[in-house]
Amino acid sequence: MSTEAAPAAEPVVAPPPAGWEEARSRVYAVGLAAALPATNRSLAEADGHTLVEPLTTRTDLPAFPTSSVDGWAVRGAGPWQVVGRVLAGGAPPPLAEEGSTVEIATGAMVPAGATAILRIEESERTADGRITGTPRPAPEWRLPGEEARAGEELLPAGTPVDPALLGLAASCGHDSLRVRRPPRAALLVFGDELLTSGPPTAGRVRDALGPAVPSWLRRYGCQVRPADVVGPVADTLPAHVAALRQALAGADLICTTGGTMHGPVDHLHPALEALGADYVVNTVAVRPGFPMLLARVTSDDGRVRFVAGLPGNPQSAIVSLVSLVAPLLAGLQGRQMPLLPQVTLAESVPGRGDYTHLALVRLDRVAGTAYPVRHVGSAMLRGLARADGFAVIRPGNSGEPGARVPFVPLPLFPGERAS
Ligand SMILES: Nc1nc2c(c(=O)[nH]1)N[C@H]1C(S)=C(S)[C@@H](COP(=O)(O)OP(=O)(O)OC[C@H]3O[C@@H](n4cnc5c(N)ncnc54)[C@H](O)[C@@H]3O)O[C@H]1N2
Ligand code: MOO
Repeated sequence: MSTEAAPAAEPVVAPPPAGWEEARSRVYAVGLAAALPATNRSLAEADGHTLVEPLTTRTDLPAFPTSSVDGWAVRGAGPWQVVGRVLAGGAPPPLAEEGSTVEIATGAMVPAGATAILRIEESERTADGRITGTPRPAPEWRLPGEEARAGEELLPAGTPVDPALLGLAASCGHDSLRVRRPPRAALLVFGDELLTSGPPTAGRVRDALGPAVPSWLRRYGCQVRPADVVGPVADTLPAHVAALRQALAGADLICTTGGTMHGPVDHLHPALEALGADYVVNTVAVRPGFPMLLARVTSDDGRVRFVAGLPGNPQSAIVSLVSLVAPLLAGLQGRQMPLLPQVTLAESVPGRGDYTHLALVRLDRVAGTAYPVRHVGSAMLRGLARADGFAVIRPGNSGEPGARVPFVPLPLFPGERAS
């Protein structure tokens, strides 16, 4: 595509590229302004969604005085006369008499009037069947509201719904949550030179992005159905426009690969123009991945969808995902802008002049450092397959050993870089 000779191509006058951090903030803000609508989901369906309102507890937590041991709930001084038993789930009558006790199970409600709980293994029975022993000085039950007071805010709006949140929501009485759904994404792969099976041959390469990008998007929490992965789309403008129109019908975000430049068969920009799209970002001062773009398509009913143009060089496409698509998705879901942790460089990493350099690094989790990996050309994927993410070397800087620099993680599942 853009690598072919284009002697007759018109000179392209492009605005200066956005700075990398500026591009990220702009994309996030635009995504947040177009945040997906709120909906209700049962707890069973809410994993991976995002809270639209704070999670509050519907009762005190715990809701009642709760025994934390198996034993005897006693009143006053012993020995104690056994007057009953309370299991978890029961609502016991008060312990009315001094010197009385009920057998109590872990998790059972402590009867009113109880002054202590004696652990079963620290109790004995007298010959006449009463209970003796010395309760521990520290209380053996949990007080109502100890964890949270009814109505208290536990987590803010914008929190991703994960298994810990689901458990907490259930424990404080919720059956459903008000959430934003995960974004729906589609992928269009451009490039007549691409093969979809078998080894690359003279002049033709395997499509590496069709198999990879949907899974990266899923790791960012997107829904991507197999039918929404389309390509290679023919290298003609009508085919590009038709494929984009079709994808726009069902997706919140369409990622395209290739064709971001202005070569003879690069049709992305003219196709966006044909769709009436406007650019949020058009080129970013970052290496690799410079020609990345994000465009917005607003339909007649006011609905906004996005097209992320990922450059064809495979590593550049992934740089574009972590640079633009990740903040966009955070905004669309009403989440926080992804904060970048810092890493300490174990080895030097060159800068890229006026451009931000996103350098593939592997984390040494024992030493707590990051070191550059090999095979990191923008057309290569070998380095990426060993890396945890990218060290960010700011414009005008180089990364010296020992320097603390921002780190953009790849959205890997736990265990995916365990060895
Ligand atoms: N005259 C210039 N040419 C190029 C420039 C430039 O500044 N001036 N920049 C280069 C950079 S940087 C990049 S990145 C690429 C981006 O080009 P496109 O987005 O238009 O991508 P293509 O031309 O379609 O492809 C580039 C390269 O990547 C291969 N490719 C494409 N899709 C896939 C895929 N799905 N799987 C594997 N490989 C893919 C394609 O065969 C090309 O080799 O432009 C440079 N050119
Ligand atoms: O920026 Mo290109 O993305 O260097 O390969």
